[in-house]
Amino acid sequence: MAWSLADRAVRRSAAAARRPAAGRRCCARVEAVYATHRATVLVTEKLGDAGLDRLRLTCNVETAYGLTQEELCAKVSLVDALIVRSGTKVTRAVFEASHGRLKVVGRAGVGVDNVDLAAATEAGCLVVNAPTANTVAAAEHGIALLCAMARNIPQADASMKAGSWDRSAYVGTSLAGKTIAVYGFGKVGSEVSRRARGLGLTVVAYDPYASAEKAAAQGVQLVTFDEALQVADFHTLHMPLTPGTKGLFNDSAFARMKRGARIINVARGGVIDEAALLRALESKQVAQAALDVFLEEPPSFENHPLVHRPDVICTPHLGASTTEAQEGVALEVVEAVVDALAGNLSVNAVNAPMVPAEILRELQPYIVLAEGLGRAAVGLVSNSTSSSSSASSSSSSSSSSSSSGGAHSQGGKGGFGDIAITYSSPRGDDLDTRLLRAMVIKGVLEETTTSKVNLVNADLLARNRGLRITEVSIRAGGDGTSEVLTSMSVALGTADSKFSAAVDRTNRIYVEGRVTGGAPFLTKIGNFDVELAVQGSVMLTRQRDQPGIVGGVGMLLSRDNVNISFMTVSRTAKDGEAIMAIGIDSEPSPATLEEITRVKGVIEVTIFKEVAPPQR
Ligand SMILES: NC(=O)c1ccc[n+]([C@@H]2O[C@H](COP(=O)([O-])OP(=O)(O)OC[C@H]3O[C@@H](n4cnc5c(N)ncnc54)[C@H](O)[C@@H]3O)[C@@H](O)[C@H]2O)c1
Ligand SMILES: O=C(O)[C@H](O)COP(=O)(O)O
Repeated sequence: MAWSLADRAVRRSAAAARRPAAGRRCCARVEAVYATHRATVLVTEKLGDAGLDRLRLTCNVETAYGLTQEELCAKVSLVDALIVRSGTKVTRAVFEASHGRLKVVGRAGVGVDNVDLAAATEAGCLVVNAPTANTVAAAEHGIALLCAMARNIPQADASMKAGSWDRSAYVGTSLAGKTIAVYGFGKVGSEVSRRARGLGLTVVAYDPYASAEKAAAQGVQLVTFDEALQVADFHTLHMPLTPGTKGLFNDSAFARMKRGARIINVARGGVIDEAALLRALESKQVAQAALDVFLEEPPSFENHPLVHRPDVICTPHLGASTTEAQEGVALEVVEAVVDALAGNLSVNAVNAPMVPAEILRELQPYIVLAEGLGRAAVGLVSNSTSSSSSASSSSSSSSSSSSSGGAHSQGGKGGFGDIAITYSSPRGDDLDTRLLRAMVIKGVLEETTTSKVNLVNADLLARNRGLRITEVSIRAGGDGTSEVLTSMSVALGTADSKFSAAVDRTNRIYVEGRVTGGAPFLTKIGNFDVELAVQGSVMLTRQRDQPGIVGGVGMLLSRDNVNISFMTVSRTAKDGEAIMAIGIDSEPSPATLEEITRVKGVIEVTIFKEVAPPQR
């Protein structure tokens, strides 16, 4: 049965947390039964010795590097677990070829882009990773590239090896007294910032989802995307590759940088539009680039336009490649794999179900609602790639938000540090909120970070990001047994929103929802009542409550071939303001969005993408 192993792991770890000491001894006996079967683990990429030694204590270990897909598929039905780095593609074909024997895939590193998570889940295979042990190595590599690029070290070294002693060709640029912009103030970004300050650089960071307090504690100021582009001499990228960050560094971003800026990428290749970088280097708008990651890895060496340029220095995805980091990730992933093979859920489980299947069935709509509210709230945070526009003629805004004007929102400074969750339930204080809270955290974090949230690690991950979670349970009417929640709300403290109507009177991004007829709905955004199924993409407009707007907006969407699945309008008071929610099957073009802001009466518009979590 799908999920059998993972389900067992969740049940056991939840049970272990509740069990008194005597009970835990009983659990140890159960695990001993598991241990009588010595699992076989296939390691397909070089793993630190400490990890391999630890693995050999309890498992049969086979190492086989550089396997083709066919070779991997041939071996996988003979193993219980597989350990990989980013070089092994664990595709659906691999899971199918395992015929159900493969129980765990361990990724010795952060990114799981090379593992087909949906196929793993369908095959009942747990995926675990090692999210923390290579952070410092990646940060050090970023700093190494910064210094090497500024002082032309690789070029000078190559020239000496070719027999020349050319001192004038490699005059560098100083770091001290300059400004560096860190994009993505997460685990790696904050370590880079710490080190950059030590080098005498002023550090600013752009991260709409980071805690401003956490940044300030490190002497780093959070700024808008535009400010970061404009003030910095060096730009260093540390955000995950998401639909929101894909191609973020494009022609427009490079054009807004200081002439002669320098850029470093140790995050993921797709964050930079490589063709745009080439144009920026050719025009000398960007003086130099240092790249550890590429759109395609390995890149095609024959004709890759960036790799051969003297103003670009490259490393083959070496961010995590230090002896210490590899020992660290090896131990981190092996602990998680061994734990998973013993039936336990580790904090590093990537695709673990948040709850066992039978409980999931009962709570399904409520947990979809909780995750959906988290995703909705974070989806309303202003970021540089927000599809949102404000009408320049806008005069009446009831909100105090700092939503940016113009067709291309530049994003706010970000910096939310508080998540306030309110549950209205017939169970009042007796409502066990752990699962719902974890689902909200999942909704907030998984869209924007490399973190994979499970029931065991949710609170820890939130704490590590500097998020304060407050919960209030209000007793609502009902018999206290059947209905779990009457309604629930999530508020993000002090975040800038891309849609000013989403900000409530206390300056928080506010969303509220409830389950009706077994389906989760968003019922309030900011101070406006809405009725939105928690699924699909929605275009939101705020407008004056006057005739002609529905027709005008609908006509522009139809001209752009955007199919409308539903439309609702809600207003605060007659002749006041209203919010219109339009279900859309595809996204309108930026030009259409811009035109919509010019429809008489429209104040602002935004796209609210895929609120619903993917199907589990
Ligand atoms: N080159 C390597 O070998 C190597 C090693 C480790 C990590 N990485 C990569 O480095 C990146 C950072 O890893 P991490 O562990 O610090 O992740 P993290 O999740 O701890 O931090 C990512 C940060 O990016 C921020 N972010 C998300 N969307 C953003 C946006 N649109 N604009 C600005 N900031 C945004 C998030 O809020 C978060 O603070 C990831 O892409 C990861 O895959 C590469
Ligand atoms: O995702 C990661 O952890 C890094 O990109 C490192 O990948 P690697 O383990 O293949 O070096």
